[in-house]
Amino acid sequence: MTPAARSQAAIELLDAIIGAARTGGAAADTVIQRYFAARRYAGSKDRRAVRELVYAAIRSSGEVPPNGRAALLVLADADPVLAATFDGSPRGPAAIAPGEPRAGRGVAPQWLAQALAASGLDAAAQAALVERAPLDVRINGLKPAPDLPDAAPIAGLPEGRRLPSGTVVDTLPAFAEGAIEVQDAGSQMVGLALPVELGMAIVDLCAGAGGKTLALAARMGNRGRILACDTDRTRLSRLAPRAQRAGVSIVETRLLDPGREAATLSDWQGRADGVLVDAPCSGTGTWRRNPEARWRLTPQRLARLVATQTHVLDIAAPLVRPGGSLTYIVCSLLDAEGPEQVAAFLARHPGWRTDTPPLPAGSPHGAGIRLHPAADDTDGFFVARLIAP
Ligand SMILES: C[S@@+](CC[C@H](N)C(=O)[O-])C[C@H]1O[C@@H](n2cnc3c(N)ncnc32)[C@H](O)[C@@H]1O
Repeated sequence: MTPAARSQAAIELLDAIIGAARTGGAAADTVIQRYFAARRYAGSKDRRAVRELVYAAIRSSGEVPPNGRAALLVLADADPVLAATFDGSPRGPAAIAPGEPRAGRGVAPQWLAQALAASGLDAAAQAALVERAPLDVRINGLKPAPDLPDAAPIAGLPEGRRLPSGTVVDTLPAFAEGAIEVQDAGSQMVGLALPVELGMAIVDLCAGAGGKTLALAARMGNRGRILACDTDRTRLSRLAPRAQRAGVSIVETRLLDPGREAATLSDWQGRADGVLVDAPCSGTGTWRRNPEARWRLTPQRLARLVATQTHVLDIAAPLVRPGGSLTYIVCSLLDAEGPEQVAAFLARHPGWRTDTPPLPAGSPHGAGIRLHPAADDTDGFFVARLIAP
């Protein structure tokens, strides 16, 4: 592909990604994969270059851009080499006309930038939310130590390793052997807030495909019981094969029916030593990996997520045995989903208290701990540990 053709491809992709964000369609990564699956003539260098252009444009626009061309023009304004590719050639974008509209620069839509500021994140901390993310893996202590010569250690996380960006993890022998899992350092750290011992009975209420479930099982030395639940059949179905690859045999999965979760969990009432609620959230802490997610969030969607978090917390509480713990995690930095959610839980559940888990990073925030890219070089998370009366 010529440089001009790459720019045209980036514009087409940005148009598709903007459309998907407006209509709740596929994620940017999926849109890009599908685009190139239909254009086999594009080589790996072309794909990489176009992908980088697309993501740079997504990162630079806080509000949803009017169209892909307006988004790419923002980059072209700061890059004469890119601007020169708007050359009107047959496969390239039309020449730049005077006064053409540009997408707005910024970190997030205005309402969200205000909510993040009200949650204590200044401009620099907000800007770090859309920087490129590192590639972290967790070493699975249930398998022989893998050989990862290019990996760097991560402070405070003996099982964490940072790989060179661009490493294709699922082609590494260590991955096939189940010795590593891709997991952001922050995600590994907040999982440590749930106290576990060998032989405990744990419920992972929002287990998804089991990223944190597998880490818990490894910390438990694969001894005890973990009940991994979710309402999403597709996500939960990915857990069993992952557990098998990781050598984890203590996990039982249970699909929950939304609205009927408590009935399906009646056999676990008051019996869990620990419950993990890795709640569905707005994901403001993971924009480094999904920067177009900030174009999808609306105040209405945020309100629905907050209501779901409240609901899931109230399902979790009765599962915990007296003196047991409930660990609440969100990968969001909005106070409505973190400290305010925990304060409301404590008001609804007299006798419960919080304690502060010792984590290798993060700072106290409300009744919990917050990690974020600017301060901790991790994705953004809020975690709180609640103790049952
Ligand atoms: C942040 S994700 C979990 C990620 C997972 N723990 C991990 O580490 O990979 C939140 C999950 O909550 C699930 N969920 C949503 N509503 C739920 C409910 N009422 N009960 C249980 N899980 C629910 C979603 O399907 C989603 O998989």
